[in-house]
Amino acid sequence: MLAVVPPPVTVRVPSKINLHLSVGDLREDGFHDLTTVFHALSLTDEVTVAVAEEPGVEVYGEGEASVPTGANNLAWRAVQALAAHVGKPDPKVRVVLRKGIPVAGGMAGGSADAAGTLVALTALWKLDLGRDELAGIAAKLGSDVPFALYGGTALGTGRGEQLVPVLSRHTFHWVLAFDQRGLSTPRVYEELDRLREIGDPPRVGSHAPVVEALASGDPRQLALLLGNDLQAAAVSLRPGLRRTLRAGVNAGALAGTVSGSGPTCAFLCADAESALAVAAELAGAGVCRTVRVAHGPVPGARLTGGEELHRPTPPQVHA
Ligand SMILES: C[C@](O)(CO)[C@H](O)COP(=O)(O)OP(=O)(O)OC[C@H]1O[C@@H](n2ccc(N)nc2=O)[C@H](O)[C@@H]1O
Ligand SMILES: Nc1ncnc2c1ncn2[C@@H]1O[C@H](COP(=O)(O)OP(=O)(O)OP(=O)(O)O)[C@@H](O)[C@H]1O
Repeated sequence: MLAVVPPPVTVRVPSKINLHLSVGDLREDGFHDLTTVFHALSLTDEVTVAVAEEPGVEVYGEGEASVPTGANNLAWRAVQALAAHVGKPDPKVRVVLRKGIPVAGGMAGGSADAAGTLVALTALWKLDLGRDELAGIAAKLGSDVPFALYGGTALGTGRGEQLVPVLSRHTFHWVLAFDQRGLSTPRVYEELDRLREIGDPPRVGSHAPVVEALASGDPRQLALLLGNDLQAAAVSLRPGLRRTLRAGVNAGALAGTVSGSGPTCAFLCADAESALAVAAELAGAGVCRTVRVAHGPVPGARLTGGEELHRPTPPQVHA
């Protein structure tokens, strides 16, 4: 009898920015305790998984040359982790990544691919896995991976993997400035530790006002509250970011912040029209490699076809 080969499955998965990122002390396990407000943006990667005789990863699009295609690719690590979890040795799948998210840009591109792969394989293999189970596997792959599963806006604690949804009623409009080269996340955390040893880099306050601004939906209120403890470290390693941040505000953005560990800068704009105008002006300012507009919040990893049944159930929203 001929085996029926299931059709390929494609998942779209968002990038993230951190509206607020408070970094605590270095822990014994090498991670820092965080309190952060994650926000999923419409700048996405697409992940397609298919049964294949020759397993592996192919990468196309933004930054493709700097993404490993072997065992180090985070999407491939997700294949291995899910296969081990459900007892499928030697998984025969091919993963195709179409990248829109900048590589090593502080927007969790690799994490997005890992989350997208988990959701796509759950559908391809017709697995009956609950959200918590998938999020548990995601957390082992990286601190940002669970958020890419859920998307929306969420408060992250622990090393960023413990999530509670945050109410965000409105769509916010953003301009993103990609830098010439990426920054290594562990290197930026190390730089923050170094700066804290020799001085007192600025620390963001409580996240509570950010949560209130999100509920109000007023971008002007939110703009006053954007903050990232890693910004000083990213700027210390890449001083040109100061110019980029200034140029975005000069172009008419309400405020700008380094996204996560950088070097991508995210600029909050008053509305969609203003975002387009800011993007056009920033693109001409010669301070960055590429400019994109995006909006948020958007949902987490989801199937692009009709296979929604296998999507993990989002957690309850607490107002
Ligand atoms: C900067 C952020 O994007 C903000 O959301 C994340 O904290 C980074 O998350 P990520 O890229 O998924 O990071 P992981 O793959 O979990 O960890 C990579 C490295 O970053 C550092 N790291 C990461 C998360 C954290 N809470 N503390 C850390 O110090 C550690 O050196 C770790 O070895
Ligand atoms: N699928 C993938 N996509 C992009 N980079 C990957 C992938 N798999 C492994 N990598 C490696 O991981 C490094 C970090 O890539 P990534 O794009 O996830 O960084 P990032 O967006 O700054 O991460 P974060 O915001 O979560 O800290 C890259 O330099 C690349 O070598």
